[in-house]
Order: sequence, then structure tokens, then C-alpha cells
Amino acid sequence: MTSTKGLEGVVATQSAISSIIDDTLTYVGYDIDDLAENASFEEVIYLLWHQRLPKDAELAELKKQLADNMSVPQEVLNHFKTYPIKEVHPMAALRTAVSLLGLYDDKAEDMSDEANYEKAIKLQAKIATIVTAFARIRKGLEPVAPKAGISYAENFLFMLSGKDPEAIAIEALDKALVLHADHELNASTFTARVCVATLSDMYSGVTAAIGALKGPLHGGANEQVMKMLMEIGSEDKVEAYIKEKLANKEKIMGFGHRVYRKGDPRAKHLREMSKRLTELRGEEKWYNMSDKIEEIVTGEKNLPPNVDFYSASVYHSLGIDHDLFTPIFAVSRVSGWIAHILEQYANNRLIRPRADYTGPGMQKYVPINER
Ligand SMILES: CC(=O)SCCNC(=O)CCNC(=O)[C@H](O)C(C)(C)COP(=O)(O)OP(=O)(O)OC[C@H]1O[C@@H](n2cnc3c(N)ncnc32)[C@H](O)[C@@H]1OP(=O)(O)O
Ligand SMILES: O=C([O-])CC(=O)C(=O)O
Repeated sequence: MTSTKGLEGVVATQSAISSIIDDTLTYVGYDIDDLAENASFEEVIYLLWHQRLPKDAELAELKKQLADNMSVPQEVLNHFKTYPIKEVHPMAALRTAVSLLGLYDDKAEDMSDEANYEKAIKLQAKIATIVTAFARIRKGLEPVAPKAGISYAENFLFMLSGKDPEAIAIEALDKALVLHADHELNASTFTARVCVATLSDMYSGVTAAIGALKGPLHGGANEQVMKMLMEIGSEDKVEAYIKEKLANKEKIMGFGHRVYRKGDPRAKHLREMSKRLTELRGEEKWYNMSDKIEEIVTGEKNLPPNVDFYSASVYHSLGIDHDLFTPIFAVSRVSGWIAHILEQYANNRLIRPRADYTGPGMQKYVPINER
């Protein structure tokens, strides 16, 4: 048996949800550039879950279902106040809250298609409330209830700040949610599929996926990008900082990708949004620094930026706490996880690869007093 480190190049399943071929990303055959320019996040959710774009009435129904299911059991919110550690990471809180949410759903163990679709709606709706409520509760603020009749992105920003968000902020978040929604067999989606392929429930699959997304080599990179920008501090310090990191063989967060070689097609949309937003805020330095980092890293290492790189300065410009960047990724990617979970259930087989054993040969047990 031979193994491939990190399963590189291994085709582990068939899927009709999203594809990456020659650096082009599509959701159900629609180019991500097309969707980023034209589709709302709710349309993308529908597309991923039904493998077609919704008609008017179908989109209205999905929006209503999401709005009707945004409230979260008070016990889940109260749980946020019980943590013994002060600085709980919001991804750890989210992972725990989603798991807890399953205990308040009497359909959690019901594996019928109807119950699974209900759970899909509940998870997608409530994840926005969980992230925003945690962000407020940890600051001693009361959670803000969702508003009816506004988009998912607008509701997220409203629940986070308690104020009506600006049009540009809604546009930026909606686009970011579209861009992050699905990405073939990335680590967190694979985790979700492995989990539910044992015929475990959807809450378990999403909880496992949140754990995988949290790491800095995956979704956690966006928070690390902002940490790096803050650490560098100004444009004139970029060159020395990045060159030293590269010389020390350290990774530059937000660069590189297992699948893309020439570049991540999503990065240019976030780059453009970062430029617009930072200019609007009078904080061009974050865009200018990012631009300079890109020039150096692509020049020295031929590594293009990934989706996490410019999303950092976008979210920062929206006034979002830096440790909420990855939870926002989860708010979007849960739509993709759910699509893959439903696809896995529909054509399931246990996922169980083999390992290429590298330990010692056969040994004989030695009693403890003879070792
Ligand atoms: C949503 C997402 O998950 S997108 C990815 C988010 N993650 C990041 O931005 C973290 C930084 N990037 C990375 O760590 C990697 O590029 C990954 C994890 C995304 C992809 O990793 P892999 O395909 O396993 O590539 P691997 O880590 O083996 O790197 C291959 C080579 O490129 C180098 N490299 C890869 N990414 C980077 C980087 N960001 N900075 C500097 N060098 C890098 C490695 O050091 C390695 O060099 P070597 O061959 O001289 O040892
Ligand atoms: O696909 C991957 O390996 C990482 C990922 O989730 C993305 O880029 O959106």
C-alpha cells in the first residue's frame, strides 16, 4: 500500500455540488465570477441544496424559512455566560453551541429527508444568531433579535451591531458569503462527509466541520492575516517583515492553496472590495499593505493569495472583531457543508481509507516487571 501525504491528488468521492477545474470554480456549473456579481447568498444556498437556481416564489419561501428559524433556545445563549475561561475563541464557542443546539431539536436523530431539510434550514438560520449573540454577550451586551423582511447578510450585521447597516456593508458581506459558500472537498467539508457517512446526524457533521475549519491552515487563516497586518503596522515595514518570514521558511497566511496553482478566482473580488471599503473608511493602509504583501509573495514564491487574504481587510473595514472572521466563514460554509451532507446521505457508503503502517514489526508482549 502506498500513501499520499495529506491525500494530495486523491479523488475521494463524486459530487455534483462544486468543481475546481483549471483554476475555475463553479457551483453547480455556475462560474463563481458570475455568482459573485449577480447572485445573493440566499440564491446560492438554494442552488447548493437543490442543484438549481430558485424561482421567485422558491427564493421568497427560503428567505421566510430562514427568517422564521433564526431564534436560538435561551439555554444555548445562557451557556455562553458559563464559560470558566474569559478569552474563549468564538470558533470554540460556535462548535460547542452547534453541538448544544442538537440537544434542543427533537428531530436531531430523525434521518428522514424531511427532517434533514428542516435541520438544514435551522442550522443555516441559527448559526448567524449564535455567532452574533456570542459576540455581544462576551462584551456584556444583550443579543439583538433578528428582523423580518431583510436579507441574511443584513440580518447578520444588524444582530451584530444592533444598528441598521450601511448598504455597502450589506453588499460586501453578501458577496463574501457567496464567495465562501462551497469549495469542493476542502478539509472541513471532507470532515463533515466522513462524520455523516457513519450515518451520524447533521448536528454532529456540522460540529465536526466547524472544528476542522477553525485551524489556521484552513478557515482560521483569515484571522491570522489580520494579525499579521496589525503586527506589520505600516506599508514601509512590509518588505522587511515578509522577506524575513520567507527567509525563515515561515508561512505567509492567506497565500497558497492545495488545489489552485495560478490563483484563487475569489481573491480578486475580495481585493476589489477591500480597496473600496478601505478607501471609504480612510484606512487605505490595510489595502496598500495587502497589495504590497501580494507583490512580494507572488514575486518571491510564486504563491498567489487565497480567499482568506483580502477577506481580512474587508471584514476589518466592516468594523468586525478579528476573531469573528473565521466564524463568518462558517456562517457561509455551513451552506456547503449541508449540501455535501445531504449528498452523502443520498448515496452513502462508509468512508474508511487505509494507513500505510510504518511502526515496528511484530513484537511479543513483555510483562511490566521485565521491561
Ligand atoms: C479557505 C482555505 O482553507 S484557503 C487556505 C488558507 N490557509 C492559509 O492561507 C495558510 C497558509 N497556506 C498554507 O499553509 C498552504 O499553502 C496550504 C495549507 C493552504 C496548502 O498547503 P499544501 O498544499 O499542503 O502545501 P504545503 O504546505 O505542502 O506547501 C508547499 C510548499 O509551498 C510553501 N508554501 C505553501 N504555502 C505557503 C505560504 N503561505 N507561505 C510561504 N510558503 C508557503 C511551503 O513552505 C512548501 O515549500 P517547500 O516545498 O519548500 O517545503
Ligand atoms: O479548498 C480548500 O482546500 C480550502 C477551502 O476551503 C477554500 O479554499 O475555500
